[in-house]
Amino acid sequence: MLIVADENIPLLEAFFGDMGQIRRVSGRTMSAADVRDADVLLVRSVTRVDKALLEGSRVRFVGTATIGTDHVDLAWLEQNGIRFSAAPGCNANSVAEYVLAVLSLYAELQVMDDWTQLSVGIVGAGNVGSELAEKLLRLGFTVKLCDPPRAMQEPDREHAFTSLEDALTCDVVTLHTPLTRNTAHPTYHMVDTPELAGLTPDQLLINAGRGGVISNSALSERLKQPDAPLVALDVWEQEPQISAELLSQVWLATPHIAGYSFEGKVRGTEMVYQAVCQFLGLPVRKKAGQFLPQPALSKAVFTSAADEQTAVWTALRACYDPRSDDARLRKVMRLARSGEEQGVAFDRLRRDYPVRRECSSLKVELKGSSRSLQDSFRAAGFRLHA
Ligand SMILES: NC(=O)C1=CN([C@@H]2O[C@H](COP(=O)(O)OP(=O)(O)OC[C@H]3O[C@@H](n4cnc5c(N)ncnc54)[C@H](O)[C@@H]3O)[C@@H](O)[C@H]2O)C=CC1
Ligand SMILES: O=C(O)C(=O)[C@H](O)COP(=O)(O)O
Repeated sequence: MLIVADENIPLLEAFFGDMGQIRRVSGRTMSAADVRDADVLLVRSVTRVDKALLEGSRVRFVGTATIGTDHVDLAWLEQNGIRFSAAPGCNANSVAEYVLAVLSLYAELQVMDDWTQLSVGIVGAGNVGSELAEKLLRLGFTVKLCDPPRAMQEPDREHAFTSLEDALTCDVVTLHTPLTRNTAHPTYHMVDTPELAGLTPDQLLINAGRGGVISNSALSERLKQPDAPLVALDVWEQEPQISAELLSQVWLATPHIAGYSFEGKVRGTEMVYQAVCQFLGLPVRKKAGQFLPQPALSKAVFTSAADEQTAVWTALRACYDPRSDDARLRKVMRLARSGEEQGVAFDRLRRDYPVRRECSSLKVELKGSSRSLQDSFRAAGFRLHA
């Protein structure tokens, strides 16, 4: 059996090495010639999987080690009897941790004594949005959820959801929807000139869903105005060739890595492995946990002198500080000499991404601390030392 796989899928050999031959190719440039003789195709989000790639090939199973599926022509696969599997929720916690870290930086910038005074509008309350909402509510934030498809599917919980218009009035608005065009509630350019016009300089807009959910040209125009909101973008239109102008305008810029915790990536591979096992009728013998290395930082100790908010922020940023990704992205974009080079640099940052561990990898010891501090650490996802 031949498995053709994106070379950026971690632990390919460990999970799939005993199933057949593995051919690793660049996901961005994968071509019909690369996959023609494959039985199984494993991709990430940068490969367009459609008729042009697969027609005439031997591929019978396609797996994507990602949450998003907008790069896959699901209808064409179904029409052609090709089994498909994604990895729903695999890196949801990673994205939620990215947002928490961004919130901590934003609250620090605003010189807030209590970051939980921020209201947060979460647009898209699926795996990512729900994970984030749970953490924020446990921490004491005010949260509004906007998810019209869920509001329709769950009429008895309709009051649990708010409109986009209302979500856009929160101090922080964070987008976690898929990119869709032909649905009852399409998200393509869901945030466009009118939505951006209503935002104020006291608000933060985060996009960690897909670039096209915000019109990037409208955003760039809005950011030229003196009363513009602050913006944190992890996802961009036209990745990897993102707008250099927009990059220079946003407050925090990262190269689509919100979901790039090591745990999230390995869970993505594990979920696709499980789906391939089921497809081939093989037993599931391997688990992601087997392959997680020791974290570089395994324990943090806070004494009773620790201020609650500073302690949680310190631990959060010890696990992940988005400012490093922001600095790296701005540097490579500055050094590149053309749009093409910038695209290559954007992809290279993602390919060579450092190992980033989730908060659960850090054991926190709190000496003489209050119950409320313990609750905050647990809410953020840390393990507490007994
Ligand atoms: N930046 C990154 O690294 C990552 C980005 N993503 C993106 O985040 C998206 C969401 O991920 P999950 O929560 O796991 O997906 P999910 O499928 O569990 O949830 C998506 C939610 O969005 C809702 N939704 C759909 N249309 C909407 C609309 N017009 N307005 C408001 N809500 C709407 C759906 O009803 C659903 O509840 C993915 O599709 C992917 O594109 C996912 C992982 C990592
Ligand atoms: O899971 C998703 O959906 C994501 O957005 C991934 O984090 C994207 O990672 P790549 O597939 O582009 O490596």
